Amino acid sequence: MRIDVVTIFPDYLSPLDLSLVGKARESGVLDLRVHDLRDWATDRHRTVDDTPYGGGAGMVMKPDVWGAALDDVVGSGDPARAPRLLVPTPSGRPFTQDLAHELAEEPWLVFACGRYEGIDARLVEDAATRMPVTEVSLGDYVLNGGEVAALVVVEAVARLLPGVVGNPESLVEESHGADGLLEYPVYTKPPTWRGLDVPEVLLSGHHGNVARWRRDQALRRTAERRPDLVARLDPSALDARDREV
Ligand SMILES: O=C(OCc1ccccc1)c1cn[nH]c1
Repeated sequence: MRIDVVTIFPDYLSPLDLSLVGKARESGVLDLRVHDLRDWATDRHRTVDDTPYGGGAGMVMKPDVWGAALDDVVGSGDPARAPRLLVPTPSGRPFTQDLAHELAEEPWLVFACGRYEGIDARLVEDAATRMPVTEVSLGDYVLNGGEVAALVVVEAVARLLPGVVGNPESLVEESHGADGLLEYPVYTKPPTWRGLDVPEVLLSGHHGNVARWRRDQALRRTAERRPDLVARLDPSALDARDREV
């Protein structure tokens, strides 16, 4: 997979040189390129923003600078080879594990990281004539720019790529995994720590009981912390025992 990120703060993306994503880049599984939007600014001050039409506080990012940058990054415009453009914004489509899996299937992603009050709306309108565009929201809060959101999406997607995570098994039993439940609590040595014991069942070696305990914990946690997820559970996925939890 190729990923391009266009931003006025390229250094914000340097954490992607580390760890799993860093290894994926070395191994060639991930081809990540970061571009400084100011390289496409035309004036001496390398201006990328201007005052908003209609008034209001803050500044808006210029469509012409962004357009020139995306034209260069995306290139010819052959629809068969067009990337999916991702624009992090509070007003976007909620980013979920399902969307992460959807994006992990794409051969090429391009992130447009907005700052200030955002990017002139015509950039997305124009780009959508040549490539699929998804405005994506990480949640109902406001960041100063899209870079941190891009880091989150890149990490969530890269870890799903074959060969990135050592043990693909570890991708299955996680929160918001296939069963739509939150993850159960995990423990490791020592068996007692500061007077706190690991639940007996986990030391029993009885795999059936362990699996049952874990499912009960996941159900209980989900009911306590995320009633919204319980509402969306597929009833047929719950057995009679589950309903007692
Ligand atoms: O703040 C965010 O993106 C940066 C951004 C982009 C455009 C205008 C303001 C801020 C964000 C919040 N949830 N998901 C994304």
